[in-house]
Amino acid sequence: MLRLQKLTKTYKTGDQALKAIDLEVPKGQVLALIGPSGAGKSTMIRCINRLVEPTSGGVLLDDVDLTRLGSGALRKARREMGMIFQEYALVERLTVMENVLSGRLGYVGFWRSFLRRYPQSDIDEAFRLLDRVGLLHMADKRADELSGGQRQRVGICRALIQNPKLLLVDEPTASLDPKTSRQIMRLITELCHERGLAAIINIHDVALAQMFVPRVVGLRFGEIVYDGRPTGLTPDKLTEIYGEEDWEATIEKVDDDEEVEAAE
Ligand SMILES: Nc1ncnc2c1ncn2[C@@H]1O[C@H](COP(=O)(O)OP(=O)(O)OP(=O)(O)O)[C@@H](O)[C@H]1O
Repeated sequence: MLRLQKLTKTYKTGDQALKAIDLEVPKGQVLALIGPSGAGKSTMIRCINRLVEPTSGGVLLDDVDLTRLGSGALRKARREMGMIFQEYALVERLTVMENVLSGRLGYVGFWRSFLRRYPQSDIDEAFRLLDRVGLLHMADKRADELSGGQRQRVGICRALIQNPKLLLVDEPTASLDPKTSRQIMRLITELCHERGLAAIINIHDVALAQMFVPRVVGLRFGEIVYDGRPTGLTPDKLTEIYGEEDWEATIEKVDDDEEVEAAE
């Protein structure tokens, strides 16, 4: 469904962030992207929806090469790709509901969104999503009144209301405590399964990735050095991916209540 073909990004500074990446992600597959700082994980996620312009190569979403699209066609194609950010990227002074509905901006046109007149079907769907993530009672709260975990749930709803085929998720738990991180990863992966959605999750916490996804891709210096099941990530493999960096430091301490939570 998503195919990266010799995807390359060289920044103006000369930094070669991606070196001819080939990757296929089938429909409905959730994968984690791991690797040390500077490996090119964020660049890869952002080249897929062209928030960063690739230098060369192809990004094929259902056989349409996104790198060849003009701005109008790209805007339409971006509806198919929901994005979830580390810092949530909510509009703080707007309500939870308004933030979720902003995910429909690619569909409703400028004036309608400017006047915040969304179709009833969008509003109904926003309520359904908020209910699903346990935030229905917060719909009228301002975004700046929410905790980190709650903000990320709003970010997830905003991405899903786009009705995307693919989720691009950039460090979704980096600003959260370990327990909330696990809840958010569980929610993202459950929602992907429920909706048959593919996802690429850039995540620095290896243990968290291993807990929730069936496929892990390891990047190092802009190249894929691992692509396989989480169980194949032996200490040797991890040392190969992370090099001198201590990969054990990327594993967050698991709370004592982990077993209780897992049994729930
Ligand atoms: N806007 C930019 N201009 C120039 N170089 C950049 C830019 N963004 C990233 N880079 C460089 O590209 C390389 C890959 O960076 P990227 O942010 O994609 O890595 P990452 O794996 O996501 O790292 P981190 O986990 O620290 O976020 C690094 O060498 C970085 O310095």
